[in-house]
This record gives sequence, structure tokens and C-alpha cells, in this order.
Amino acid sequence: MNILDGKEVSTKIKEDIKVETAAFTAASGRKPHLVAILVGNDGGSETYVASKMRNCELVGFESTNIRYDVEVSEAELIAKIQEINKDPNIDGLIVQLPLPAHIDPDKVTEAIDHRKDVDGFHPINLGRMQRNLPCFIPATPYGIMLMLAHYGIDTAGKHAVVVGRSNIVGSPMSILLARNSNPGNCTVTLTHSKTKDLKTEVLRGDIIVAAIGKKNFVTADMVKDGAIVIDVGINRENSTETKSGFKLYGDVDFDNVAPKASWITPVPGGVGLMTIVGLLKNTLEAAKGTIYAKG
Ligand SMILES: Nc1nc2c(c(=O)[nH]1)N[C@@H](CN(C=O)c1ccc(C(=O)N[C@@H](CCC(=O)O)C(=O)O)cc1)CN2
Repeated sequence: MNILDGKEVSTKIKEDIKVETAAFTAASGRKPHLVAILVGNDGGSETYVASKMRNCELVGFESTNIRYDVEVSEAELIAKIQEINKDPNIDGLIVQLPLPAHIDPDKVTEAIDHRKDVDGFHPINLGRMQRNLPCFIPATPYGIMLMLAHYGIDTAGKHAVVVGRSNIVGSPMSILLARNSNPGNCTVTLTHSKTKDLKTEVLRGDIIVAAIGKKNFVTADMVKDGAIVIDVGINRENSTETKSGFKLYGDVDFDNVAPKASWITPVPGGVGLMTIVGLLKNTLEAAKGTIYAKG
């Protein structure tokens, strides 16, 4: 069994981003600028946004975190997004998910100018991704593809089984793995809560992407020998064992699945760290105007 090490790969790619950013800043006289909007005080979201801000600084970006109380109205949030859309000094804009129940995430996503949508969630970016056109790719699937490329994993012709059909991971992941690209060229099965006999489907996977949001959901009896296992889960549970007061679990029962896998991502230290890399790469592209021309 080999580990797909998110720490090692993300560190290496961030070094490359840092060098590219320095060249961009020297040539343009400005830093790429990311704005992250955070609504409420969900513990996980606070951690992820703080990490995004920290990593922006690390690679030489400017970053701004705009915070709203959990009670903020959808209209106020969208008005802020429209203001940022018009600001030429801001290259990328993300709204951290999940949002409180009274705010429609689809309306918020569609309010973001697709040219600043460095999360890659806007329907224009998703549609362009499906057609293999230049676009911002959702950060987590982008990070996973970068990780597969880093380790030179040959995915062509393999059967990939994606567990979970979310807009931000499962659905885009299934498109990227099926695309005529490298990594890609997989035969893909996209499974979800209504899939019949899920275990039989997952057992067919040469590649398994678990993005269902349930602790230890994928067990050893669902995984064939030699499978490549990508765990997108970040399930937090309170714990007295750790200094932080919580413990993270993936969607895969790592201890029992790892001995059967050829490659596997750990949690923490796997896909989560690559999500940040996907976001940084999109933000740099937004600043350079290589996907959508500036102006
Ligand atoms: N607007 C967005 N919201 C959300 C996204 C997203 O891509 N855009 N994805 C997830 C959360 N997420 C990014 O925002 C994210 C998750 C995990 C990590 C990460 O670094 N995980 C570390 C552990 C960190 C910890 O201690 O908790 C790891 O796995 O090693 C980064 C980003 C939902 N919302």
C-alpha cells in the first residue's frame, strides 16, 4: 500500500505557485487578490477559511476575509457579491459553504461573476468543464486530479466509482475522471443514496472516490484488492484525546481498507490540503487572465 501524501504534494505545488506569483507580481506591480466570505461561525468553516488566508499569504497573494453574522440576509450577501464583482482589484471571490438554511447557495453561486468564481461552482464554469473548455475547476476535484498527476497514476481505462453526487465534489469528479485527458479516460460509475446494492458497485472500482460525508462509510468488504482509494470525507467529532478538542475521520475505514489498497489518501493530510492548492491555482489563473481575459 502507498500513501497519496497531500502534505508532500501540496507543499511542492505551493512552492511552484509562489515562484509563478512572484513573477506575476514583478511584471504587473500587483498581487493576486482573493476574497473569502464567511457567514456564521461554524468551526470547520472557520478552520478552512483561516487556512485559505494563511496559504494565500504563504504564496504571495493578497487575501481578504469578509465575515457576516449568521443572521445576514440573502439580499445583503448578494449585494456585497455584486460590489466585489465590479472591483478590478479583486481577482477571485469565494463564499464558504455550507450557508445557513435561509440563504439559497445556488442564488449566491450564480451571483458571483464566473470570471472571479475561483471555486468553480458557477454553472458557466461547470458547463465549460463538462465540454473540456478553459474554466475554473472546483477546487477539491482539481486537487485530486493534481495529486493523481503528481504520482503519475495511470487512470486510462480504469473503472472509477464515485460515491456521492454533490455539486462541489462527486458530480464534477465523475466528469473529470471520464474526460479525454490525463488523468482521466476512466469508465465512471456515479453512485448515490438511491443506488441499489452499493457494495457491489463499489467493489467494481479500480479507483474509488468516497465523497459521501459519513464517517468510515467505505469498509474493507466494499474494496477490491489493489484499488486506488481517494477519501474526500472530513467528518469532525468532539474528542478529549486531542488538543483541538475534535478528531477528523474520513469516509473510508482507513485502518482496514489501507492493507487492500494500492494507493490511499489519509484523513487528515490528504485531499483537504489539495483543495487549498486547487483554489490557489485558480486564483493565480484569475489574476493572470489566462482563462477569462481581464477587463
Ligand atoms: N466555498 C467552498 N466551501 C467549501 C469547500 C470549497 O471547496 N469551497 N470545500 C469544503 C471545505 N474545504 C474548503 O473550503 C476544505 C476542507 C478541508 C481542508 C483541509 O485542509 N483539511 C485538512 C484538515 C484541516 C482540519 O484540521 O480540519 C486535511 O484534510 O488534512 C481544507 C478545505 C466545504 N466547503
